[in-house]
Amino acid sequence: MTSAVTITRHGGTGGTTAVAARARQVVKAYGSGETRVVALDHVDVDIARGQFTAIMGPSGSGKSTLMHCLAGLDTVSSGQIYLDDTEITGLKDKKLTQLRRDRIGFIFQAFNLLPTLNALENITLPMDIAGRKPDKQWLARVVDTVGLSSRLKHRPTQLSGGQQQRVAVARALAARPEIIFGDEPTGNLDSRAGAEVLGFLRRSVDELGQTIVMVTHDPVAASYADRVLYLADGRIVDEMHKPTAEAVLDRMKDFDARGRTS
Ligand SMILES: Nc1ncnc2c1ncn2[C@@H]1O[C@H](COP(=O)(O)OP(=O)(O)OP(=O)(O)O)[C@@H](O)[C@H]1O
Repeated sequence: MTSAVTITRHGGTGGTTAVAARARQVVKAYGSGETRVVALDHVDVDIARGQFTAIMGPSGSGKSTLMHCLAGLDTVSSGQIYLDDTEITGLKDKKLTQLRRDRIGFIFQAFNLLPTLNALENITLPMDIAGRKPDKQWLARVVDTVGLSSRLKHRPTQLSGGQQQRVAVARALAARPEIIFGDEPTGNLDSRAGAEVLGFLRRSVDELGQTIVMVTHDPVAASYADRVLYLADGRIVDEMHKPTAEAVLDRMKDFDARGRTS
């Protein structure tokens, strides 16, 4: 009897296609009648596997809404969202919860660590809840990549903000999700701790093949990404590959100036 071996065709931590997530003609509207707000207006986007993508744009442009729709945390009004080959729009609640748990990782601005658990227990908690055994080698590599080996027995209150966010990053990476979504993951950190966490996110893409999508307002944070998508009024209006902080800042100033003159 031969045993089946799964080989990932395009590298990375899961999935079989070069595109980790897709949005097709996605519309998201809140409210109705006079109070109707179109947060996403026919958005088409492909998120490349094994890449770090930043989503930028002015306040209210739809960044969080796009991230939440891509991650199956929010429903769309029309259009389709795919994770790898799975269409997630239209999935029933139970299947969607399962998919988020098994295939997606999250890093939010608030670290959301449990105070009574130590760093290692926090990192493995989602897998414990899902009844999955952590892959020990992978876990060791993740812990090493985020530089937490000597802090695993510490509780969150015994860690700095940057270290706590690194625990949250390790928690997201440990389950080897196909894609990680971050909503301003360094928003609560000072610039040094923020740089540290962003460096670890970058390494997880380069060394572990992780796919990451991050919403940010910060040109320096965006410069760690491979690609920046710019949203305005619920539409993707521009993108930049291999961004530098200066180029991102210039582009933002350009948008501001155009916004004021139009
Ligand atoms: N639950 C909601 N009910 C009604 N309107 C909403 C809701 N959530 C978001 N919106 C509206 O949708 C639009 C997009 O919001 P979203 O939070 O996606 O923007 P954002 O670009 O992430 O903004 P910020 O940078 O300020 O966080 C905004 O006009 C917002 O007011």
